[in-house]
Amino acid sequence: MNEWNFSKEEALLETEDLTIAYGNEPVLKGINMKVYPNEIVGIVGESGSGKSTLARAIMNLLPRGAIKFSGEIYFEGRKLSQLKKKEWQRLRGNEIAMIFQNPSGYLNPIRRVGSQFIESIRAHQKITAADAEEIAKKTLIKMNLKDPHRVMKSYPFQLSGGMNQRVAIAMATAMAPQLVIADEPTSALDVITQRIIIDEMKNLRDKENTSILMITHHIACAASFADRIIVMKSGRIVEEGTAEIVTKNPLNSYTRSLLESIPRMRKG
Ligand SMILES: Nc1ncnc2c1ncn2[C@@H]1O[C@H](COP(=O)(O)OP(=O)(O)OP(=O)(O)O)[C@@H](O)[C@H]1O
Repeated sequence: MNEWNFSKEEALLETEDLTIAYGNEPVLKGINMKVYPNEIVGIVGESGSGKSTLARAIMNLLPRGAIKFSGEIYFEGRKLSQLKKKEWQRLRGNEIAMIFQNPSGYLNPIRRVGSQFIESIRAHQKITAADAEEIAKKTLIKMNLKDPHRVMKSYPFQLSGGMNQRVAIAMATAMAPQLVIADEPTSALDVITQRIIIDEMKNLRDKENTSILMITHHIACAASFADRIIVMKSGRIVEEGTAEIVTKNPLNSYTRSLLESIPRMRKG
C-alpha cells in the first residue's frame, strides 16, 4: 500500500461529474469516467467535443481563474483539487505525463535536445548525467530515432516536426509514468512512424503497467489501440464500452456516424 492508501482494484484516474465552462456554456457537461491500472482508453469525438479540455483539466493546465469548474478528479483515489504546488510538480512527469499534439509547447527551442532530456530525467530520478544520457538514447531508439547521438546534439529547429514529436514522446515516457495522457500524439507523423509509436506505447503498458488515455478524432485508430473507447459529443459522453463492442455493435447514432465515416474517407 502506498502513501495514498490506493488499492489496485480501484480506478487509477476517475472524474466525477466534471463540468467545465470557458464562458457561460459548459464545454464539458457532467463527465464521469475511469481509467484503470494497466488499461488503454481511447477518447474519440469530433473537433470541439471537449476532449482536449478534459485532458488539460486532468493535468491542471486550464486557466483556473478564467473557467468555471465543478466536479472532482481523482488520481489513485486522491482529490487532485487538493494537491499543493509541490505535489503537482511530483505528479506531473513522474506519475502522469502528457503528450501534446504539438511538441513546440514542450521543447525549449534554444536548448539542445540532449540537455533538456537529461535534465528532465534527473528531475525525477537521482542518477548521474551519464546514466540519464543512456536512458535518453535508449528511449529515442525505441521511438525509431535511429541516430540518437545526433538528435541529442541538435536544437529542436534542426529536427523535423515528426522527429521533435518523437523526442517529446520519448521524454514523456522515459520515466514510465503510471498514466500517459496523449492528445492526438501521432497525427503529424507518417503512418509507419505512427505504427511504431503506437506499438511502443503498448509496450510501455505491457512492460511497465502504464495506463494510457489516448485522445483522437479517429475511431479506427482508437479501435486498433485501446481496450476501451469513450465517445464524446458536445461535451458529453454518449457511449462507452470495450473497443470491440463499441465498434461492432455501437448503440449510439453518433458512434455509428463516426464508424461510417471511415470507409467514406478511404473512398474519397
Ligand atoms: N481557452 C479557451 N477559451 C475559450 N474556449 C475554449 C478554449 N479552449 C477550448 N475552448 C472551446 O471549448 C470547446 C471544446 O474544445 P476542446 O479543444 O476541448 O475540444 P476537442 O474535442 O479537443 O477539439 P479538437 O479535436 O479540435 O482538439 C470548443 O468549443 C472550443 O472552442
